[in-house]
Amino acid sequence: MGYETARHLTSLGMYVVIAGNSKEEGVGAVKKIQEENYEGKAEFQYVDLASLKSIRQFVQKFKDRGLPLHVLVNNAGVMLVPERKTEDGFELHFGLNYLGHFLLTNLLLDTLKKSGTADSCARIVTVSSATHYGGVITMDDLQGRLCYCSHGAYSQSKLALVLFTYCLQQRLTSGGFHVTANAVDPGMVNTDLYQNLCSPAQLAKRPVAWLLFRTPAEGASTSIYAAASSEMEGVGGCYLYNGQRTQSSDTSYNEDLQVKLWKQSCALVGLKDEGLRVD
Ligand SMILES: NC(=O)c1ccc[n+]([C@@H]2O[C@H](COP(=O)([O-])OP(=O)(O)OC[C@H]3O[C@@H](n4cnc5c(N)ncnc54)[C@H](O)[C@@H]3O)[C@@H](O)[C@H]2O)c1
Repeated sequence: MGYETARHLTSLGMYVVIAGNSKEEGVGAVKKIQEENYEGKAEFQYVDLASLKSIRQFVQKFKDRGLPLHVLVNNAGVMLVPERKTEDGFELHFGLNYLGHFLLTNLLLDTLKKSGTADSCARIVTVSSATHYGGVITMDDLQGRLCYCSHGAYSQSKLALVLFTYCLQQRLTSGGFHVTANAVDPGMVNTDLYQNLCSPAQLAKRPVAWLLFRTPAEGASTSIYAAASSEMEGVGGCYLYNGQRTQSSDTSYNEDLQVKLWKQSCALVGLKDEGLRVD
């Protein structure tokens, strides 16, 4: 879906930085996009979202170029990975899917704030999932140390992204910044995300996916809508599914939990909670 999102945004004339941890895939994606001769351009930059150091290096390199940033799409993700840790010692789903994007977004916020205007807000689009409806945030065991289950870890990371999006929008609004934050649910999409299903489930999935799952281009359409449509100008704090504002889980609206998770996330990634200073 990341490729389809980048391709579409380039076709709309944007300059797209594809950031990922596979140079081969990233450079291949850029090559395919350039062959289309779109109005916009694409380039690849390395970032490993499972490494706080790599995220900081990526952001520093980006900022050194003095480029504006009008759209940030938090799309990367892994699913159903057997228990594993990031290099910083976080459970992989929580560390990569959630904390990686939490840090990336916070480090890029000042650039987004400078790039948005009253007529054209900068936009943060975060890819969540319907699995967030079953997600549980266990504040005193965010890393699943007491009881690890890959389904639970994935759905927790996707719920955390929705809580983060709402908290972020609330802060952006109260600070008067021209930046919006929305979460999107792409539906069931036939992608490599399912590579960690066990073999019988892989076999069962194939015909079902072929018949019922969306294509990556269809799946990317809600991210693209949030990132570029005129209807979404100035609109934030939404959970979008099928291109429409949809109710997310009851837990995701718990403001007390949003704030607790935000503070705990700052502590885990080594950020002072000052990302939204008015300066
Ligand atoms: N496929 C679905 O049915 C579905 C449903 C709901 C939500 N999603 C979400 O959509 C998003 C895109 O997933 P997809 O379905 O296209 O799967 P995918 O496996 O094709 O894409 C995942 C992307 O994440 C990148 N990535 C993985 N680890 C990374 C790391 N350490 N650093 C940087 N990048 C990394 C990969 O390079 C890849 O481009 C994910 O956030 C996923 O959770 C997918």
